[in-house]
Amino acid sequence: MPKVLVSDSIDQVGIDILSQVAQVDVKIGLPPEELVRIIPEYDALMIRSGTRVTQEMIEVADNLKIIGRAGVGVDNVDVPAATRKGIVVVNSPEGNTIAAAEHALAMMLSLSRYIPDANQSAKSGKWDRKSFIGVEVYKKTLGIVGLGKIGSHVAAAAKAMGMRLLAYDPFISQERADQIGCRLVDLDLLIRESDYMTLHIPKTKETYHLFNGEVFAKMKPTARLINCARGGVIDEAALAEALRNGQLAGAALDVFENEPLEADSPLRELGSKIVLTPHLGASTEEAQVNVAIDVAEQIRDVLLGLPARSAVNIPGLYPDVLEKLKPYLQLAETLGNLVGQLAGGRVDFLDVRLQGELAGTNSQAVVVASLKGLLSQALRERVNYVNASIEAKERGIRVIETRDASVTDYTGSLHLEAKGTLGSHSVTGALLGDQEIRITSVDDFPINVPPTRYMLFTLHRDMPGIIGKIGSLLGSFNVNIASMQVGRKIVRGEAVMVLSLDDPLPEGILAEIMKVSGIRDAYTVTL
Ligand SMILES: NC(=O)C1=CN([C@@H]2O[C@H](COP(=O)(O)OP(=O)(O)OC[C@H]3O[C@@H](n4cnc5c(N)ncnc54)[C@H](O)[C@@H]3O)[C@@H](O)[C@H]2O)C=CC1
Ligand SMILES: O=C(O)C(=O)COP(=O)(O)O
Repeated sequence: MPKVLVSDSIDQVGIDILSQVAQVDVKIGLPPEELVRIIPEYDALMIRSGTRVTQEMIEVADNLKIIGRAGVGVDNVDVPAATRKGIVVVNSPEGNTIAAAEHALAMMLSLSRYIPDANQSAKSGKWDRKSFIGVEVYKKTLGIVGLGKIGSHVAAAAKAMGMRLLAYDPFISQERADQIGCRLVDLDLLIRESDYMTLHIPKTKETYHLFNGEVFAKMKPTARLINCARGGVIDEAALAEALRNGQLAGAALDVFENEPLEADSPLRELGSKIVLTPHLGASTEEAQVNVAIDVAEQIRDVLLGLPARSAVNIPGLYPDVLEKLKPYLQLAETLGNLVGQLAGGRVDFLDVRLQGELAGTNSQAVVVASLKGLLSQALRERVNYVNASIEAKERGIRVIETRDASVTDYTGSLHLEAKGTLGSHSVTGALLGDQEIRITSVDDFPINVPPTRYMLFTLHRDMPGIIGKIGSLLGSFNVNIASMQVGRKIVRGEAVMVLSLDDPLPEGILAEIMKVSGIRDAYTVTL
């Protein structure tokens, strides 16, 4: 039974789903070195923001197939390292959208009406109605940085409260911003004009310390900043300084560059100018159920050999696409494997030509499957849909995709040509009755054979007696021939012979085959 490690607090509903197919170990708060020590035992890892999945951990995670992030942000996972290792990383892109958006709105209102301080004062026995005169958000300008799922929901609610909306998001169209009712502006204008700014961007190289001392200096002294997205997007030391100097009026932060926030962080010393929560954006009962189900189901599916629906490191390969293309992907893998073995040596170039009805489908999936097949001899089970492209790139394999809808010999067919250090070879294949794979050409010689585990391909001169000689030679090595076919373009010209064998070819037989008069080349293939 596969083993799943759950290293952050996850709703029980997720554990129950995982337990249907795996042994689930819940171990929360493990130190990094302990995680590195135990991770090799596990097939899957389920986390939230509390676990850092480092390169060191991934490198030793030899059984790990999937990392499931029960939430949105995967900045605590070394995704490139996971991709190289062939580990699929999934998240729950929408499970906590509402929770995070509502938290940002709650922070905005808390900050405006001094709710946390007033609450503390009232609970301490005081009845102070003078110290907590707040401000209204009505008719104020809210600048939304990142108009994605959470930013859009914040926009809708803020609009209903009568706020004017500005948004900065270089990846969103004006049309989309219009639909939401936001004026799309550049960051500088947003910073200068907003009374409130709320951040809903991921932490990336581009967004690291996007809000820094220079930016705070441009803000209105009455401005208030809310961050329920990611720590690190704000330079915290510069923010503390700007709040002390009155460059802006207040800040409400749910997320921090280092979590837990350091006990001596200057952010803790800013009184009623700041509201702090310990990364609670996703902490609602509803969101925790949503993300637990969403991610546990994906882990279960991947452990059962099914595709994941929200993989962050298999771009473009959506489950419905994979499902529909499955027979073609099997064809692509088989042909990739075959052409890789015919080419031998190092392959530098692969031409993937999608023909007939295949020309109108998702070529990315077919290319990835072809590469997986091509690399399977070198990398064995280490290559999969997650890392095939990156492995090919790292090996310097140039890939070209072409489409030719006019080829109609079969409903859809795939032609692969590989060029490498030992020359160039091509294969074509198609599906018979939508499921059965047929190899329909080798090096442009027409054939029609199903792939089998052990095969022998020869390139020879089409002349009497040659087939018989190969047959007796194989017989003398006790190799049984299951089927044989010859493909030729002209009579007594060059030809290809394809033999399906019941047994693997013993060592040394290729050299004997090459000695047969008329044989130019011979290749053994194991599929
Ligand atoms: N505090 C919490 O507990 C939670 C925090 N989050 C965080 O909230 C953030 C947003 O989440 P979603 O809205 O679900 O993601 P999303 O992917 O739907 O939206 C992010 C938006 O940011 C935009 N963006 C990317 N780079 C940008 C840049 N350099 N400048 C401006 N905009 C940029 C993207 O175009 C996109 O529209 C994520 O960082 C996520 O990790 C999410 C859930 C809970
Ligand atoms: O989903 C996200 O990006 C979050 O930040 C939520 O984090 P959490 O799962 O509560 O540790």
